[in-house]
Amino acid sequence: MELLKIAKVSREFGGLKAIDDVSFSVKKGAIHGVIGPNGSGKTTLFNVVSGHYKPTSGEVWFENKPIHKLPPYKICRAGLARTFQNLRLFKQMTVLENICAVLDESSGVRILDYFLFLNRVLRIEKETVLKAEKLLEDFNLSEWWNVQADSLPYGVQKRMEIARALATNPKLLLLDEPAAGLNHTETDELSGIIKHIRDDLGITVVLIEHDMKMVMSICETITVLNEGHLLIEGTPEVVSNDKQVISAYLGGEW
Ligand SMILES: Nc1ncnc2c1ncn2[C@@H]1O[C@H](COP(=O)(O)OP(=O)(O)OP(=O)(O)O)[C@@H](O)[C@H]1O
Repeated sequence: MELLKIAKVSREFGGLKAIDDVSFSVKKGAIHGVIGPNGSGKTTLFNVVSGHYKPTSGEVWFENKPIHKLPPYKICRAGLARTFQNLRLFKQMTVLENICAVLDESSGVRILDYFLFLNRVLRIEKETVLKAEKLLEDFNLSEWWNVQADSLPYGVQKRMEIARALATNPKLLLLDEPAAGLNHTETDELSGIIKHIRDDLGITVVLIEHDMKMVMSICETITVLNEGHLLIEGTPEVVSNDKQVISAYLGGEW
């Protein structure tokens, strides 16, 4: 089943077509890669899907509903979460506070509820702490729970950003270059985390990544962008043997 559909999407900045008439779908339950040279439009595409940019033309559908006119918070509520190329954490908050802030936001509890529905609020707060503890455990963050985000090692910050995105309870997770800046061991660990998110939590994953070894090993389908256009889409085997992809992007690097 198709979870996300990108239909003839273009996005221009002034005269520059950052993405040009791109169409593809992401199947429910997939780990789907998006690759391409620098400046090929990958992050712009994510920004359009998550509502941070409106498409100049074209449509984005999520669970058979159009989302391209919705603001980011509504798209997030619909079940689509993302991480950013440059980490966006609540730097002065601890790991637990970062996670709880998002859980609180998605719980729907408002100040007035404390006066009107205290028992319900207390139950939700208890559930929030349990959910946060589970996320910390799942993402190997328990030992860091009380450490301020900007004091964490970089690899742990990246893990926390993913855990925080999952706190919104998404059906689809967009990861923008999750392996950037990680060493080999951390990248292997990240591959395991992404598989866990899909296999055990049932969340579909789309990732932009330059680490070809990782992309080729965990994605079932890969979409290749070049200069804003969709160059080819297929299995890792098809993509890695495609002459156009090799000359536009892969070269002899892997
Ligand atoms: N807000 C913006 N204003 C103007 N131009 C932009 C904006 N965002 C992206 N672009 C341009 O759109 C093109 C595609 O950029 P984008 O960041 O989407 O590429 P990318 O494939 O994600 O690159 P990278 O792999 O380096 O992250 C680039 O030429 C970029 O300069």
